[in-house]
Amino acid sequence: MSERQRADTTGLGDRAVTGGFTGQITLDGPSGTGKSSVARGVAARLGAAYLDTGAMYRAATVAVLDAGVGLDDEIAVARAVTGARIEVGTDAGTEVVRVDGVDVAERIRGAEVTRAVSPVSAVPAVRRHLVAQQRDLVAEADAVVVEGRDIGTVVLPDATLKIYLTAAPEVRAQRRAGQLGVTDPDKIAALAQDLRRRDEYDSSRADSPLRPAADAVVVDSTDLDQQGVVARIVELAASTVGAGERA
Ligand SMILES: Nc1ncnc2c1ncn2[C@@H]1O[C@H](COP(=O)(O)OP(=O)(O)O)[C@@H](O)[C@H]1O
Ligand SMILES: Nc1ccn([C@H]2C[C@H](O)[C@@H](COP(=O)(O)OP(=O)(O)O)O2)c(=O)n1
Repeated sequence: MSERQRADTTGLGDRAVTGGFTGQITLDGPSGTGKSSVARGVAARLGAAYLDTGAMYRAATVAVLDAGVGLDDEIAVARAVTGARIEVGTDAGTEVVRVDGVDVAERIRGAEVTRAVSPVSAVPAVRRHLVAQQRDLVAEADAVVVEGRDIGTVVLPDATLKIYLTAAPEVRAQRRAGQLGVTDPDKIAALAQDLRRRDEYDSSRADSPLRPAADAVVVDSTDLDQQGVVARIVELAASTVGAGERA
């Protein structure tokens, strides 16, 4: 079985599809800000497709780990990724992540992949390969929400609406701990350190570093709950409907 219904973490259930939006919404930001859960919630509300580009970099990392190549050997890393068949679904309610036909939806969230994903995603040839695939997937949808690190800056620079999601680092670590069921304060401190290390790596790499696009709306979710963030983005999306015709 390589498809599973996602747990409904959007808090919206089957609630209203707000029709009328067509176009692309990009959602970038550091780890633990709520990108995945918020992007799925927005996609559900708008009846839009959803693409988790982080899942693609994580699936690529599985291919690299299974090829047994060193993470510092950029050529071998790129060869492992371009030689693998990476499939990621675009339905907000169903999670599909496969490498060469094998379901890796659970494995990509594990510590081994999380540790290795930043160096793999810093390799330019890996990025070129996955960005081309992301653009092809997005081109199939009339309305789509795409989340990652470089979506508004590199992948879809002409997107209809760009959001950059932030939250205080300690809040992000608490959220990640809650998600993983971690309560031990030492383990929460280790998670916080892990987030910091990955943010630094992702923000300082030469190719497509994590940063807000010049025309992104910055949404700070530190004091907003998940439904509040979804509502804010749906409101912003609604304000774009018909804007093209009015301009
Ligand atoms: N605004 C929010 N307030 C509280 N918890 C949130 C909020 N947004 C997301 N979460 C929770 O935080 C955790 C991490 O969210 P996730 O969407 O995986 O973040 P990211 O994709 O940015 O790493 C999840 O358990 C999610 O339900
Ligand atoms: N568009 C993207 C998406 C993710 N990445 C990289 C950088 C991230 O540390 C990893 C994993 O991304 P993911 O969104 O799954 O990470 P979190 O859920 O926020 O922890 O992939 C990227 O370089 N570009």
